[in-house]
Amino acid sequence: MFVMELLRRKRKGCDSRVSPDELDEVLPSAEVSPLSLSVIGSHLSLEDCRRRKKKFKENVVREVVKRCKSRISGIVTAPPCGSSSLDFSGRGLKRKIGCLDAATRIGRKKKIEQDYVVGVEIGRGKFGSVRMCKSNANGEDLACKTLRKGEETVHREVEIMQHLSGHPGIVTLKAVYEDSENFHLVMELCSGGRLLDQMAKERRYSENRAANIIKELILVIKYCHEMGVVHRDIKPENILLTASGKMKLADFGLATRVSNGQSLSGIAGSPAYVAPEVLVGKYSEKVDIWGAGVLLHALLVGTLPFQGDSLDAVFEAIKKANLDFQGGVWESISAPAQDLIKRMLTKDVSARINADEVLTHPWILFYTDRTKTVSIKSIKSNARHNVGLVSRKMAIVPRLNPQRTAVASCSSLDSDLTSSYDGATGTLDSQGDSGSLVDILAAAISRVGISEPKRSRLCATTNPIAQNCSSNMKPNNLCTAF
Ligand SMILES: Nc1ncnc2c1ncn2[C@@H]1O[C@H](COP(=O)(O)OP(=O)(O)OP(=O)(O)O)[C@@H](O)[C@H]1O
Repeated sequence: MFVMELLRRKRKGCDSRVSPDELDEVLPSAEVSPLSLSVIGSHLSLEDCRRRKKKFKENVVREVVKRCKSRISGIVTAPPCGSSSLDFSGRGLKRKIGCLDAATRIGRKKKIEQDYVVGVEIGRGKFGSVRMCKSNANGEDLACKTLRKGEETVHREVEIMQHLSGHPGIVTLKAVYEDSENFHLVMELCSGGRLLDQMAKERRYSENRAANIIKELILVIKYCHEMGVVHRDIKPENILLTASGKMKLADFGLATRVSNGQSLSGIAGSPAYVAPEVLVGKYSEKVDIWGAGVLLHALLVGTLPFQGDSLDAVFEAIKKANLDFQGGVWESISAPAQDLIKRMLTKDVSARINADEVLTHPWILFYTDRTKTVSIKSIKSNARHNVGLVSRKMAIVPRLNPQRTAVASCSSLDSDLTSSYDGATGTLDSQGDSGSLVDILAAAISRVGISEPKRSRLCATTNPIAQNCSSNMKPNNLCTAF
């Protein structure tokens, strides 16, 4: 089978090289452009042409290194979070890749041991280990990820981490050292462990906490996408926590660059979290939204949405993407939360919600942005609520409304939300079935008032997430990246 065959192949990068064309973008003002080279080429022998092209490339590389050396005094990092000058074509990344050698050269001059005391191992991955380390300069505790050189993915991980580091939701890269065999990435220490381990303890999260986690994660994913990077391995194993509980996205070992509108190919991800289009072989940055959707399901339900007795069975379940929100645990999960899961785990990629739409989804706004209001226009009469024809602004206040609790019925809300939610303005417009719209808000409000112990009693998880992996399939390999 195609997928299985690909899975057997060694994890291999295929797109981290800087092509002459990319170099052209790095230095558009270089003395001789490739265009002029090709024009000249028509009057020259092939050998002459090859020689000139080679010389041109050498000049370009020399120039890039020279410019970078003069520009940077330390590790190159991404522009500050929220920078409006993000380059969607991925050119920013190419520029930084051009600077990579100069940045690592700073580390190359010294050995890591001269600047840090490297201590005990705190984690291990496919390509190396992560150890505690302490700065000689200021005593700061940090983590050092050592990656064996050789695999292209390793070089790409270093490049991408340098490119993205600086965002508060991404593990900060402090320095890069290099010896003949390894890269040593000195990173901020996330001593709070992995989100996965917290999930194993907590079993199920309240909607409030889940919404806040998903919002944080989506903000980071959005930033990665704007920086021209797709993570491709979103899962709780790769979300680390600081001592103060702040979330940090880690492990860019499977991440790849993407330019606007470019489609990706190559099987990459972790089985339980992989999007259906990855299995077909052509995909985009929306795979990260799918992964976050699987995580949202796991947070609220305590189990993974797509399961099976074998990898093939899991993949079949993913390809079908059937979600059954009936009965059991779903009775304690609000309709807006179900709606968001459904939208994030939509098989049709063009219909799948994007990062901005997740961030403005009413469920996310309700739990994470209490200053926001939802505009409800022209709500028609609803017999149960006796709402009548009204036009008003309804503040989202996370406080229990006893009257609404009694009537919180949200069985048929999903389709109504589709037609009435205006992602652009962040308003809910009830031109369709307005009774259901009231139910949406009522249901959302009523959930907030139910205390956690009560909810747990109502819907105890039958299949808790395993301690070491977010998989609950017998051979515990659903979360191993491929
Ligand atoms: N900055 C950090 N602070 C604390 N612990 C870390 C840090 N980075 C990684 N770790 C620990 O090391 C483990 C392995 O690191 P990482 O996730 O980067 O590699 P990996 O995913 O196992 O590698 P790969 O997927 O490439 O095989 C993590 O699960 C985590 O427990």
